[in-house]
Order: sequence, then C-alpha cells, then structure tokens
Amino acid sequence: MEFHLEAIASAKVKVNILLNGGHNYTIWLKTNSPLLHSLLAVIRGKSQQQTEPSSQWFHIPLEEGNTALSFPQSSLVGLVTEPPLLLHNPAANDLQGTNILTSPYIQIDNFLSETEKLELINYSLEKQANFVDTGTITNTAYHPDHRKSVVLYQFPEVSEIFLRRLREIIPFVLNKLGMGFFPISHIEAQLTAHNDNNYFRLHSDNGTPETATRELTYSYYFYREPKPFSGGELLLYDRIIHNSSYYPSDRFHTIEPRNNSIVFFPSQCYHEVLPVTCVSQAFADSRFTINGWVRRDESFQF
Ligand SMILES: O=C(O)CCC(=O)C(=O)O
Ligand SMILES: [Fe+2]
Repeated sequence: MEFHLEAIASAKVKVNILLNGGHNYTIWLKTNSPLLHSLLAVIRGKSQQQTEPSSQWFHIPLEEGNTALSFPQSSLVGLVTEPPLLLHNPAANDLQGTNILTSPYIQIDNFLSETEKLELINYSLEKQANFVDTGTITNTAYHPDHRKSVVLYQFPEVSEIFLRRLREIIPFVLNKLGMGFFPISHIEAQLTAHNDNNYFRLHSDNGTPETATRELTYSYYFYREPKPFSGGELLLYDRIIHNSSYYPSDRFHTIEPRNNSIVFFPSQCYHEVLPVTCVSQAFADSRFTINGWVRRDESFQF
C-alpha cells in the first residue's frame, strides 16, 4: 500500500540563508519545495544563466506573506540546513575496486505507547480474514521458496497515525545512519504476520526498477506477551561494493525483533528474516510488523 499524503511525506528543513555582508535569515522549507531547489542550484553553481534580470533575484515571502525577503542570486554565499542536506551519497563517494561497507541500522524501543501497541494487535486480529499470502507475489520460478508470511495491504484506520509518527523521526534517523536527507515522495507501509516456519530469504528492498527509489527501510515489531514465538531475527548484511554495485558480504548484524521497537536501515542493504517457530500456530501468536519504505522524490535532485 502506498500513501501519497503530502503532509506526511514532505518533511521540513530549517534553512539559514547566508548573504553577502554577513546577513542571514532562517526559513522553513519542505524538502521538495522548488525554492529550496533553486537555492541549492545556485550554491552548486548550476543555475542557468538567465537573460531575464528579474529571474536572477530571489523573492521569499515571510510571515505569511506580510513581508518579503528579496536579494539577487549573486548575494547568496551559503546555506546552513538542519537536518543536513548532502549533495551526494558519501557512502558511495569515490570508491574504486572492491570495498566492504558496514550496514548501519538503528533500533528504537517503545516506538508506540503500550495502549497503542495493544490496539494494533487487536486491530490485526480483527482483520485476520483480509491478510493474503506474500509468497504469491514475491516467489518466482527462480526463487520458489523466497518468502513465507501473510500481509495486509490496506489498514487506513491505523496507517495514517503511524506514518505521521514515523515522519517526525525521519530526520533524526537519517542523521544517525549517516545518510543525507533527501526529498521524500511518499512512504509505503504494509502489515505483515510471520507464523510457524515463516521466513523471508536474503534480499535487498530496492533492486528492481519499480523499487529503485526506496531509500530507507523500516520495520516495527509488535506481538502478544509473553512472547509467543521464537526465531524471526532480522539479519542485516554488510555490503560489498564492487564496480559501483552492492552485494551482501558474509558479515551480518543480528537484530532481535523486540516488541514495540522499530528498526531502520538503508534499503540497499541485504537482509533476511530467519524462520519463526510458533508452537501454537495461532494467528494471534504471530510475529507482527508494520514495515515499509521511504521513497525518494526523483523529480527533485539535490
Ligand atoms: O520483518 C522484517 O524484519 C523485515 C521484512 C522485510 O525485509 C521486508 O518486508 O522487505
Ligand atoms: Fe526487506
């Protein structure tokens, strides 16, 4: 399921505009705002030579349009952005030959309140009849046993509030992962359940043309207590970069699917979900997740 809620997707950046003569002004802009992109273009020295003199000026409305900040492009000497907007991916920067890159991840405990988590469990149980097999979409003749679990694609009653919460921490998460901030087009979300002998074999989340704009993967874990299953750890593999392509190395981090925690990592990193053992085999005793991907808006390039 994809959510195209602009309010959720486009996070804001604090931009301090540095002008000739030591002047500076702070404004807030969405990551996909054309103004932000024009400012960045000037900084990169890539602005088009305009013949129209008026287009060589910036006119920025302030205080809900009651005031305006106007200055010529030539006066712009710098931008301080928070969170940092990186103009390129430092991880892949200037790498030649074969390199091994550690796959960064962050796991945040108590992502939802205890009541919200319990409501989410009850909600998932009410919707049991609407879950569908993931294998029918993911498994192929080449990889017949790639994935086994069930998924709910539509859950509007909870997804909006969940994604709003998620969006708030994305700047913090990208910073922790050492990833540059990027313009976000939308955030995908699905609700999955892994029961006895369910798993997801080694894969990356953005290896196809349709998934190429996925930048950040998240997985929120929730289940009944006492923990009704074992296994189901997430293994996150470090990356081998060879000739600009990413491959999994044999080094990995083992991430426990701790109840009410959320994990984030770059979507290009290979990972797998180890088989779950769930003795009761009851749907209610599954390893539940809300998981998905934050997508880059390709129409805006920093
Ligand atoms: O359930 C997890 O821990 C990760 C799921 C996953 O890798 C995916 O859905 O792409
Ligand atoms: Fe994945």
